Amino acid sequence: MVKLLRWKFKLPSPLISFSGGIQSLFSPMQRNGVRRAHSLWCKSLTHNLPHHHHPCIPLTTMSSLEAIDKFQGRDCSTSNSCNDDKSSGKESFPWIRQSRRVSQGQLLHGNSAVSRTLWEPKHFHTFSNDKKLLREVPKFVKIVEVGPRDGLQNEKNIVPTSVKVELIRRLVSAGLPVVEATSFVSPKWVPQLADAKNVMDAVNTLHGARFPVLTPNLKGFEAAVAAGAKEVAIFASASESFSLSNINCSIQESLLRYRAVATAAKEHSIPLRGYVSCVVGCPVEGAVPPSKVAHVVKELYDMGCFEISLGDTIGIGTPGSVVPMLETVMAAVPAEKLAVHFHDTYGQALANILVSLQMGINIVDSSVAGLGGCPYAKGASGNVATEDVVYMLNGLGVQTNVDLGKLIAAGDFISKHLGRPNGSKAAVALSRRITAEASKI
Ligand SMILES: CC(C)(COP(=O)([O-])OP(=O)([O-])OC[C@H]1O[C@@H](n2cnc3c(N)ncnc32)[C@H](O)[C@@H]1OP(=O)([O-])[O-])[C@@H](O)C(=O)NCCC(=O)NCCSC(=O)C[C@@](C)(O)CC(=O)[O-]
Repeated sequence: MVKLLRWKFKLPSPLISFSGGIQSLFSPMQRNGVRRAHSLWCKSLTHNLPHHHHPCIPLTTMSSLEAIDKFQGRDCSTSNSCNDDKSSGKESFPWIRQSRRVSQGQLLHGNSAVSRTLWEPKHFHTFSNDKKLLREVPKFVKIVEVGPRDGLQNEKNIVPTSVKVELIRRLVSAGLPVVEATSFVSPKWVPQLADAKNVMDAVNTLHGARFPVLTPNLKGFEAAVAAGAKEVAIFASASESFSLSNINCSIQESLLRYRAVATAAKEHSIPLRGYVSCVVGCPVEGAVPPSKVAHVVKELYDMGCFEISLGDTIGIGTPGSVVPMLETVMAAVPAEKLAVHFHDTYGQALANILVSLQMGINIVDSSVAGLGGCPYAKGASGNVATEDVVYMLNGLGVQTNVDLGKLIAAGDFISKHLGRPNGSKAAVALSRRITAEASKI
């Protein structure tokens, strides 16, 4: 049954509408962002549907494309006829960033000053944060790089340990403060990460970043600690079906397991991160009600997770569904404890990140070169590319301390190894521009 669920897609169930009432719980700054984002959301829905008629859609007879259109609030008769300051003090434990030398040339293709000028924020027309529309965007965003774990767990071919370690080394040297290194999960379920211990042996010699690892149960936690992990993450789901297909147990059972991990983590003084997947949609159940997401997030928060990452596992969300989800979750857990984790299956990730930042989130998960996809969410594409996130944040004048040139080089390194083009649009465009500029010299 579980195996069947794992690969079988059903169609989305009703989109749950959320409105009003909780805005009084936000700070004035968040309130403005929430109000504006909420009214944008309402507008985007009412553009196609009466607001009171968020669809309770009978789905069983729809094609998946039609279902997605319904899910997004569009109504198409046929599937092909639509035209339609980071403040580290806020965390419950301190993490120390070592100062890093900004790279001096030799960033891409060994090119020098020409290339360097192209991606530095000062060379773009940047919005300043005093512009009304972008007032709520934070001054600093912490990027959590998940490429070596979320990115590589779904690769067809096993990536050699040495390549994984070199990727992690490059990501650290690009200035990423957190690089999720691997998972201590069953190698029968995720053979791509069976070398977790060896990865950690090498990673433990690197400095300048934190290297959390995923642990699905006490067995994984113990193995992670024995391998020298200094931070772990647990991963629950807001969707019952996805929980079953991903970790082979119900949400409730998973919370029991995670309570045991949380207790052990506390005993070892190991910081515990939490994930909730399927925060807007599930590959099996369709739309996931924000209240279910908020419930699981609150459970993880109460267990002692210092940060909880909200995963749009199949990348189906738009600002129209992300905003009401965030409103509900932020009524249960403070915004500064939340991270967003968007897959880019429908090209919505940057829009979703922007609206999340405007609502007070300042932690973003992403994956170099847009690597990734969950083995138990068939069809889900990679995470939003870290290069694209950094490019957008540079354009917004938001600080990340990430060197985009070195990051692109890291993305090119792993893409070359995997034998496919870099999945980041910014990386591809900047590399082209650099080549063109260089050829004029
Ligand atoms: C959770 C389990 C372990 C349950 O797996 P299970 O088969 O139900 O576990 P079990 O307790 O019945 O044990 C079965 C076998 O697994 C072993 N085992 C048991 N635990 C471990 C462990 N920690 N490490 C290594 N081995 C383990 C255990 O010892 C036993 O070995 P056997 O006796 O058959 O030789 C399994 O389902 C599993 O490993 N799942 C991993 C799923 C996974 O990694 N999915 C991808 C994560 S991505 C995600 O969740 C989304 C996220 C976070 O990225 C956010 C987003 O994108 O939205």
